[in-house]
Amino acid sequence: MGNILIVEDESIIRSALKRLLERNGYKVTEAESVTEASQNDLNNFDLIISDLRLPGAPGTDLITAASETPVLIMTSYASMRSAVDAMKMGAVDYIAKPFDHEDMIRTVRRVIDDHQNRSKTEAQISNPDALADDIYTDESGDRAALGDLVGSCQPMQTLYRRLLRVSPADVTVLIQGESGTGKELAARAIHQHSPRRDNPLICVNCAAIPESLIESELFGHEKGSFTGATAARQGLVEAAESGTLFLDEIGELPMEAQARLLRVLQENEVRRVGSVHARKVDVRLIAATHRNLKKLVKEGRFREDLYYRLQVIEIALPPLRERGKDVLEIAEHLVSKHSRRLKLDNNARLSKEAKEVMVRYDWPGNVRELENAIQRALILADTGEIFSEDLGLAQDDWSVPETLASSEPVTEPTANNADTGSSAETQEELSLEDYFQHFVVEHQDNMSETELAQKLGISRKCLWERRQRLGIPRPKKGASNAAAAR
Ligand SMILES: Nc1ncnc2c1ncn2[C@@H]1O[C@H](COP(=O)(O)OP(=O)(O)OP(=O)(O)O)[C@@H](O)[C@H]1O
Repeated sequence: MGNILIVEDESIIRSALKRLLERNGYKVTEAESVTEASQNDLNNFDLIISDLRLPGAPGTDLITAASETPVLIMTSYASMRSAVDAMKMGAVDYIAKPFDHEDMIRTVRRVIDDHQNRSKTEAQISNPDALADDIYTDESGDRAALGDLVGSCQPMQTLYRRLLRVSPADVTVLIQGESGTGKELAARAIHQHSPRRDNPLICVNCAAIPESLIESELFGHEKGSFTGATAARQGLVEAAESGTLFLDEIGELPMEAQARLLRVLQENEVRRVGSVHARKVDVRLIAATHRNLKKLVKEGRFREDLYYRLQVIEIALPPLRERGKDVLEIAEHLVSKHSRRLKLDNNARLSKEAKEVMVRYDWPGNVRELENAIQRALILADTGEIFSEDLGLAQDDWSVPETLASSEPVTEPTANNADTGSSAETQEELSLEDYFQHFVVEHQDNMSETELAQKLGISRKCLWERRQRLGIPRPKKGASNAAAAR
């Protein structure tokens, strides 16, 4: 069932732990110090459980000595800080002494299972031939797609292979990438290629749910647990039973909800708001963020233990500006997709000039921005041929290509924008952004996010997206709580 090395200098604790593990079917080897432990081949164990403070070298020295085997650190309550430091050094987890027997067995089981799953996944990832057939490639071999993800540049091909390899292993995945790069599509592709594909995929944008409601939305609530809770309700975690839960913008999850989510990951249990009972759940979590979670951990805004649980496998989506000619491949795909949806029969197509501008443009809003630009252009381009001004791109973000500088005025972006009122539009957009910025900064301390969004006449998600774009983060908890409670 598992081969465990215990490293502990206090013989009473060591033999008690040995008995406990053996009763649960594990094979145990003992050592009193790092030196004694190192006489074994450390990578032959499935797990090493070590005290932090030992005579001689500290238990954390085993982390580097045993490169392949997870190390679980035991520490007293008084030295929790060093336990967190041990996690930073690469310990798989820590457990406080004196430990509860059930807690210890649960942790051991989880760490060994996670490690075996991870090794299986990494073996698949390093096998270049496996699963590549699932990537759709056209006859010429230069267009590729996975699920709804389109694009054939090298970073996307690598991404497809990685997505296919992590799909079958039942491990947590953390998807990172700027807003609009396709994180949700990537999560869908993982679900579709996993054994859970016939069960639900529940997608939740943590930034779009008001802070005061997020716990009950995710974890459910019992009748009467708060004003307005007139009946018991299942949360989205339970709704994803046997399937996958995709939590987008996980960096926005409030601290209390982070604690409940940790329980789901650690114990496979969910406790509804207002309930004393926990319910078992079987859910695979895929999380996504455009933020640097490590930085949020440092700032005390994201739980370190949750961060470690989430990043079992990390996948990064490249920004659109780093995908070369893929921008045109995706644009053409979007032109036909939206022409069909809008029932256009004008043979909509991108002009050569629009294509050149699109390749040079920076796409700060990534594929979402591209999709909006194409939809706008399809409606404005009445002859069917799409020119750059139909796309409505912000001038600052694209340079005029040399080849265009000498072409006809109609194909010259600068001339067009100056003459057709686009610069007036940009002006208007700027002053709207000014207004938005002033309004938010002035009222955010005494209004909740929902109130702010209502006053501005936009959705909470849109408010959140603009905050990201303009660099006005949500105020710290105290202020927003006061507002939410009003
Ligand atoms: N490679 C791609 N091919 C085709 N369409 C794409 C691709 N990537 C993204 N899209 C489209 O772009 C839009 C944004 O994608 P998605 O919602 O998956 O991004 P995201 O990274 O989750 O964004 P956010 O972080 O803002 O929620 C969607 O309409 C999606 O269908």
